[in-house]
Amino acid sequence: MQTAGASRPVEVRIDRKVFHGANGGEVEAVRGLDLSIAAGSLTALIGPSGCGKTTTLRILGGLDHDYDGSVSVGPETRIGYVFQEPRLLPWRSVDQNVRLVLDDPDAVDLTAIYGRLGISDMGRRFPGELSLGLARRVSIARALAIRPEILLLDEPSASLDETTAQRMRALILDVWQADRPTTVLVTHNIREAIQLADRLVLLAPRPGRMIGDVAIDRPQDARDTAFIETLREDLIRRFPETIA
Ligand SMILES: Nc1ncnc2c1ncn2[C@@H]1O[C@H](COP(=O)(O)OP(=O)(O)OP(=O)(O)O)[C@@H](O)[C@H]1O
Repeated sequence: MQTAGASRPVEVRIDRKVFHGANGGEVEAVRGLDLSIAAGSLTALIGPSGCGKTTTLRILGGLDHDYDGSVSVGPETRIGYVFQEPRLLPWRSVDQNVRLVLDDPDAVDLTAIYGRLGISDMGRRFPGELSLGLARRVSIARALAIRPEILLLDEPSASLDETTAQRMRALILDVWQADRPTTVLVTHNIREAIQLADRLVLLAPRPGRMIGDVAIDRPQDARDTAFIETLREDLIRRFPETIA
């Protein structure tokens, strides 16, 4: 069995990423981003809509090669990608959806992953029967099934009610602490980022660029509401253009 967790940092340099519109116009989605992401860390990319978070994540995950720059992730690296939309095949059961990504679908014991995500009794259900929160958990299980060295999460709590979002955050922390994949979380929720991440990378739009890089030393289980609010207010003061 391959071991989980990563041993090398991820180096990502995006000198420039441009999208070309149908009418010949250009959108400079990311400019001059240069990051070294420590192995086993949990980094949050934060910023307002359009600042290039998803674009950066897609480049990191090898889903977009059309940019100027480089990413140090080799083709053999196991990357788990959790898209904002769960992207489950509606005609396959939950268990079949998760196993679809495996080279040898029947050989892998997913009991622990299903248990950790609270979906142990969902295997025979179909995506149409699931709430968005449950479908997201299934999509996280699919990302974990390959025992990823790198885990990329795009807005995992978006469109969830606050109770479900909070449960999702606890699950993400649990999943990260279990195997320590190098994790990058995209969010525009600053409280979520402070609650979960050990590093905040702040982006601003037009063009998408990095304007702040903040380490959080305090362990996640010691981050109470007062700590989160104090740091949030400090960040709003320091980076008013990216945190509303
Ligand atoms: N396929 C595309 N074609 C044209 N422009 C695009 C495309 N994808 C993204 N863009 C543009 O690139 C910029 C960055 O988009 P991106 O989706 O990375 O931002 P984001 O920070 O993830 O935003 P959101 O929080 O709304 O998802 C935006 O101006 C967006 O409109």
